[in-house]
Amino acid sequence: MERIQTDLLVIGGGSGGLSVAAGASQMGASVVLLEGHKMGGDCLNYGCVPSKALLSQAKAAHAKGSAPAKAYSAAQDHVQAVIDTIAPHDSVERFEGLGVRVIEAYGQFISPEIVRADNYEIKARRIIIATGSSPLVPPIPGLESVPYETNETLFQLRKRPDHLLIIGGGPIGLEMAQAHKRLGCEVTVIEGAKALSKDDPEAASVLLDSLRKEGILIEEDALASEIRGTAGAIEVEAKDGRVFKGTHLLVAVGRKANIDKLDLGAAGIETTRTGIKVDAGLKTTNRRVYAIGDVAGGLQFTHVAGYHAGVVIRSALFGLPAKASDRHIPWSTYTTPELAQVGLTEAQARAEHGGNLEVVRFDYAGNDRAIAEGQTKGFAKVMIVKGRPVGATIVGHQAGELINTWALALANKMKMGQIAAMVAPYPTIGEINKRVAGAYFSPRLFESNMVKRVVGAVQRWLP
Ligand SMILES: Cc1cc2nc3c(=O)[nH]c(=O)nc-3n(C[C@H](O)[C@H](O)[C@H](O)COP(=O)(O)OP(=O)(O)OC[C@H]3O[C@@H](n4cnc5c(N)ncnc54)[C@H](O)[C@@H]3O)c2cc1C
Ligand SMILES: NC(=O)c1ccc[n+]([C@@H]2O[C@H](COP(=O)([O-])OP(=O)(O)OC[C@H]3O[C@@H](n4cnc5c(N)ncnc54)[C@H](O)[C@@H]3O)[C@@H](O)[C@H]2O)c1
Repeated sequence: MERIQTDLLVIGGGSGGLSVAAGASQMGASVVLLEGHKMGGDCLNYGCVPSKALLSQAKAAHAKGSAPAKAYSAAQDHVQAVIDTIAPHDSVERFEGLGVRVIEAYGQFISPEIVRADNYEIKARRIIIATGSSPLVPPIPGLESVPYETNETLFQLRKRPDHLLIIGGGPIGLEMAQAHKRLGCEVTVIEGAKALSKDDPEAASVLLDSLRKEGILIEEDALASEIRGTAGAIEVEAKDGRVFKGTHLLVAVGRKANIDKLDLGAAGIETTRTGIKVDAGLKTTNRRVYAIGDVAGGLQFTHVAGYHAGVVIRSALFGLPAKASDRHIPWSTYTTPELAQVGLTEAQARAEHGGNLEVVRFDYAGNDRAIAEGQTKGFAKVMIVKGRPVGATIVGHQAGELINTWALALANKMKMGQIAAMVAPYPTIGEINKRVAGAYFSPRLFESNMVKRVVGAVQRWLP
């Protein structure tokens, strides 16, 4: 048994853990990183990267018209090639080069400040838990005896499924539904409540209409409650008796925090229903230990794990006060069209701000570039309180790119006037953001009797 003493111990080498380890090490802290499975975590190996790589292949196939069966295996090969290209950036070698001591083993607490991994006992001044999440596999009767995929196995398929059944109409379910449909599979999405229920319903319906027009069957209020069949002939029965038949099954009904291997009890760390219990500064109930990213049980995105990393570096390395907030965190679903959100949705903003809320919008159909590119479906709407945006929703072409402007505005508590002051190049899709700001000021300028009186008076006096 080797005993190691370090400033910082990071448990988990995914999006959050790697950001902390790289940052802390380069700022002079001694850092030990534990990774029990694959460096890069879910995002690189089973999540963001493979899903976006498959979507890009599907988009290309869709543009060509139809996809032959061999396009599917080629698309999955491309997915692997993309992972392989990015992997060196997250590799043991790169992190050791940055001065991090990487131990490729799972960590387990044996006391409030000591973690065991393989033949090592690591005592650290501060410990960061960044162990991520895994696909939730619910106890639906029959599921245990039927072959099924999750995001951890889907990208290994090479033979194209004839008909993919997907349980869950969240971002994983819908991104994978469109990717598979465009690569030539039949696809049925079985959603127990409403699809994309975390997003603005008006924007979600624009996306759902598009997906349905492409031929994806999306069945809502269809809680999967029994599963039967064998490989190639699978049936999912919903609670109301509807039966859906397909050849393959993908389970995408949310995530569960990776805490089983940690023995959190040995360190006095409490959990909640969704993950590890943390305070606003991401500290657990053990004051030396932080939890970040998916395992902290809040918003589950790579950029959130990265943001959390910055918050704990500030606190653990510099001893400065630091709090994490969700109020300026954006997200995007990378279907075509894309659906993006930052801050409050319209319903949330109305509940929180009532009569002080103003909602302004602009449709893609009014944007010249969108017309030129035949991408006129969608809209942007911005929720504004006392001249400052508190949320933005965009559905349409490149919505995930357009939301960046509003993410900047919310992070810096900017005023609508600052957005309106921006000159956007013509013709760009990004002009939509400026036009939304214009929609906020237009009635104030063009429908104001006061403005008309001032202009009238000035014109009379001007030489
Ligand atoms: C299909 C899919 C698509 C996604 N697409 C996007 C997207 O487009 N954009 C986006 O922002 N987010 C996306 N996400 C979410 C994103 O992948 C996660 O939010 C992100 O990976 C979380 O980072 P993390 O560091 O918390 O955990 P992870 O990246 O999962 O890393 C945790 C690591 O800890 C390791 N580990 C676990 N237990 C231990 C232990 N006891 N000891 C040592 N190591 C341990 C694991 O092996 C893993 O490598 C997607 C997720 C999925 C599933
Ligand atoms: N583009 C992105 O950023 C992106 C993409 C994919 C995933 N992610 C992350 O991964 C997380 C997990 O995604 P997800 O889609 O698995 O989860 P989710 O929780 O967003 O959606 C799961 C859906 O499954 C439904 N469901 C649950 N049990 C069911 C049952 N028995 N029958 C039918 N439907 C059922 C739920 O009603 C819900 O709509 C997301 O919240 C997000 O944080 C992000």
